[in-house]
Amino acid sequence: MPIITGAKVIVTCPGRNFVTLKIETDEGVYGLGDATLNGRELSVASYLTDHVIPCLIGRDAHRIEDIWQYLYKGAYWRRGPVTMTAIAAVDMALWDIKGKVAGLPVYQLLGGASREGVMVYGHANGTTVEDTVKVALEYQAQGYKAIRLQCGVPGMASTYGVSKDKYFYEPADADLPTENVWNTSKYMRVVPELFKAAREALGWDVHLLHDIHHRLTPIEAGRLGKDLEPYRPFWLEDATPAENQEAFRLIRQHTTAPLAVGEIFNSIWDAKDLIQNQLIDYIRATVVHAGGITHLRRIAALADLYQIRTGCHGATDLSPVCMAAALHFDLSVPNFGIQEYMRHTEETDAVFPHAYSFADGMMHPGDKPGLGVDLDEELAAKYEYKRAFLPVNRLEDGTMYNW
Ligand SMILES: O=C(O)[C@@H](O)[C@@H](O)[C@H](O)[C@H](O)CO
Ligand SMILES: [Mg+2]
Repeated sequence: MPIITGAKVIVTCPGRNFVTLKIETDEGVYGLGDATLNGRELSVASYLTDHVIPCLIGRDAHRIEDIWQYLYKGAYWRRGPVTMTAIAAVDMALWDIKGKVAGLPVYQLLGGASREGVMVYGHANGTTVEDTVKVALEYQAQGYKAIRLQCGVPGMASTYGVSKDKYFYEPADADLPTENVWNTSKYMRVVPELFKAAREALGWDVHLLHDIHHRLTPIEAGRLGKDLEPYRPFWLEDATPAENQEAFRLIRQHTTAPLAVGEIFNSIWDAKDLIQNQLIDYIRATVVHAGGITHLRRIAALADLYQIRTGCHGATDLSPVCMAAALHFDLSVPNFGIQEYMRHTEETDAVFPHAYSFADGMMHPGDKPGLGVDLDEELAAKYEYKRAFLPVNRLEDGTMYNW
């Protein structure tokens, strides 16, 4: 059995910050885990270095479940994004080691492939409806079967999800938080126009998604859902903040538009009531922020009882290590829905060489043993950490609002 002999945290910034845990064993096999928490990266780096790694040395790397329980119950201060991201990184690295020792890709250890490939969605965004539809047509031409639509709001200087350079949307854009301004009624007027124009241009054989990004009240979300029903959205994401899981019942009472939530969830407890009351259709929790592959399988198993499918978060601030782990999970999980795929930059891909691939709207993790992703430490060392914050959001009268 491979004994953990050491572990280290590698922080690198090839255009944006990534935190990676590398666990080494006495058999010379090592594993990688993504530990990136956008805008709070160093808190997870410290949690791992100062509070987790000392407890790992000398343990049997094959004991993934026992180590998971040790780090979860042993923390005493359970749950939360920092703790669960740190646990996720350890979990991913241990699955990577187990696969490498077994000579199998991780999805084979999770029960094997349940499908030929993983359907992904890309991000089409633009300042106007026309710009956004034009980019969506480019994604359709590249073979994407699912496309997320985000456009600017007339009269608003900026809004979530619309980037200057179209393809590489990076929200952590400044040394201190950028201040965005928001107007719900202007937003609620433009989104139905966007979906109408997109359906006219792209037709009905492509899934169209939208991320509300926590900005509506439940009744506003119900109204927007109703307005979009004629255009058959694949899902409306983060319709309203989900601390109050019950709030989604109000949305459900007004619209059949499918609901997705959970990219900021970090444990099954964040989603339990949403799932058991069938208040959502897709759970967006990710490998890197929800306790790793081990815990995400538990969330997916509960969701499966209620015909809720997975729709894992996959933005550029989740590293290629997380992407690789997510694809192994996606290929195997029975109630798979869709996987978000925001391409990383070439700089990032060079630091994290990987076996996963994209073709015709689908992805596959590859068949290399373990997760099939590596980290070029020499290259990573060239990219110093650079503090970057996510934006904040205010209403036009200055009231702090959800971002
Ligand atoms: O659905 C999404 O991809 C977004 O919600 C993300 O871009 C999110 O804003 C970032 O991951 C936050 O770091
Ligand atoms: Mg989102």
